[in-house]
Amino acid sequence: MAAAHSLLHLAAPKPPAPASAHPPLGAALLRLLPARRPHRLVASCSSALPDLAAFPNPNGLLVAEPAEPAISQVATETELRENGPRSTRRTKLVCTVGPATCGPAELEALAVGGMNVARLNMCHGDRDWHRKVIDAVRRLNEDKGYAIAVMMDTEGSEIHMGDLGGAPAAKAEDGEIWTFSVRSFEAPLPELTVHVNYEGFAEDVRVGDDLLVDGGMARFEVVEKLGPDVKCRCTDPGLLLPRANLTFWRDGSVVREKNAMLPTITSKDWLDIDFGIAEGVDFIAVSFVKSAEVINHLKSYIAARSRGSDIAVIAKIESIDSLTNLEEIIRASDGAMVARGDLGAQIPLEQVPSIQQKIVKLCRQLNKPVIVASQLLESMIEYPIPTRAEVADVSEAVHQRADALMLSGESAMGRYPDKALSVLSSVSLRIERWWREEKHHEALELDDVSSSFSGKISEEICISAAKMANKLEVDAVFVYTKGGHMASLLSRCRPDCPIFAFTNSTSVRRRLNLQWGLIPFRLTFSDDMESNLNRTFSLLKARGMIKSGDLVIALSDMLQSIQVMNVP
Ligand SMILES: Nc1ncnc2c1ncn2[C@@H]1O[C@H](COP(=O)(O)OP(=O)(O)O)[C@@H](O)[C@H]1O
Ligand SMILES: C=C(OP(=O)(O)O)C(=O)O
Ligand SMILES: [K+]
Ligand SMILES: [Mg+2]
Repeated sequence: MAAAHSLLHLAAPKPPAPASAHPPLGAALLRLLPARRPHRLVASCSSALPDLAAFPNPNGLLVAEPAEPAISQVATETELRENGPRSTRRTKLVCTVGPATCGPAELEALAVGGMNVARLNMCHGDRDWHRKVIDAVRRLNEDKGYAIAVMMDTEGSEIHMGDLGGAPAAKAEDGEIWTFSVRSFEAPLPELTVHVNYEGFAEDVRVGDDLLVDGGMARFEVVEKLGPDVKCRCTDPGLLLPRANLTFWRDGSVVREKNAMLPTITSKDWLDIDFGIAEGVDFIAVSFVKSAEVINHLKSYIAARSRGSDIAVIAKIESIDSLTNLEEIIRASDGAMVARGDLGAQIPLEQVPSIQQKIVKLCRQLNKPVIVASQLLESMIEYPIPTRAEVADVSEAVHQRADALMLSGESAMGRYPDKALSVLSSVSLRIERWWREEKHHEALELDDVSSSFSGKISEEICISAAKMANKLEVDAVFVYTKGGHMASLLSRCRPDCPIFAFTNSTSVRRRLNLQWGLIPFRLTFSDDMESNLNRTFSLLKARGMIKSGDLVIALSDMLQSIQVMNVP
């Protein structure tokens, strides 16, 4: 299995890195050119399924356990098949699917490597392309028993450059005068000219503003405005990539003029959302959220259209306005993403780490899953190993106990998608094992989140169960939950053991797959709790995930009960 392999790999002494790896600043720009040309890259893939008898134990080490001689008659073959192979890693992994990973074999390799959620970025590709990926993920779930959720990420109305007339990139040199124009051009573009997608651009900018491409990969100063054309002098040379994001800065902050009035959800986004609802995606991530209203609006739209099948709405925190209205946005949403790519282009970079920490904490308090995204392993777009600094960044996000980590370009168009995923997985497992070894239980005081009395009971049951789990060092907590709420309340307490969550709904199961520590299974509940317990024990014993004698805690949201017992 990829995770265990790379765990060993990280622990073993490494041969010296090739001289070209992790080049200094200047070369870093050059390496972007081939790396960001999507179609050149082909991911390695493996269609091998992991050995069902070999699973990471709660400490994250791979242990080969003999398969049960005979699967107990209470866990049916169907349940085993539909619940597929599982891992006990607590931190969840989101992979952006792109040209490097869209084939069935490449997707299966990501599934084997531990992908919990597949993300589709609607900025790229057409709907047919996205539909094929969704179908392939669904087939993997049905045929192999995975519960991989699909997250659709909207394009939103960011300001970006055009597609450079089909060129893969353009180099801007120091002192050159470039024209940024709102006119549309027939290809080929005039020399030193780029198109800007936002019509108000030429009105909004002022002479003297700084224009940043991709948060600073190249920098220009506005020197002259001529109707639709804005003449800019290059002050930091760099590469311009197709559809690169643009921000303009005045007196040390990002300028928000009429561009602040751009809609969060554009007419193209609404069509994509209709597509997502029709395809039954599990999450919709909304780009450049500014207020809670847009989230409420989308949620009621989904409720009216999707007839029962619930789609969770994730707010991407990546603009200045989202920071001003952070708490009400998160309260309105079903989860949040720290979208550090655009966030780092809108606020000074040195503010990003503390804001990440604040968002992760707030989401935990409010019981909303949180994803830390962008550039976690950026160098792995081109190189087979990460930088030490990237490993430290991933460790920090795991240490903050974020629900999930996300790959973007690394999995969408990088050369080493599987290796990048395996680094996320092995670093997560290693940090998680470290807590257990050091008995670093979380001491975070949690405020009440439930408004109803019955909700408060569930909340208290989960807080007590998590405390008991840590104090008694139990091997696992079992939670039986219809809508998933009790499982998420338990996940919020971050108990230091695997949480096996059983639900009778396949879509709830997929949504729970984004949340910290939850290992969701589908089970047809019976009214008899004893029978539910026994069926799940034999299901997990057959998978080598628990064994006779293990100490476990079982919770149910139907009975609002808590039990401590040894596995028979
Ligand atoms: N569906 C897709 N089709 C083609 N290329 C894609 C797709 N999804 C992602 N990519 C590539 O992967 C890169 C990184 O993905 P992501 O971070 O999601 O997008 P962006 O860089 O536009 O914010 C993109 O810039 C693009 O080159
Ligand atoms: C995740 C992000 O959004 P996108 O990749 O869609 O720009 C980000 O900006 O960090
Ligand atoms: K997007
Ligand atoms: Mg973004």
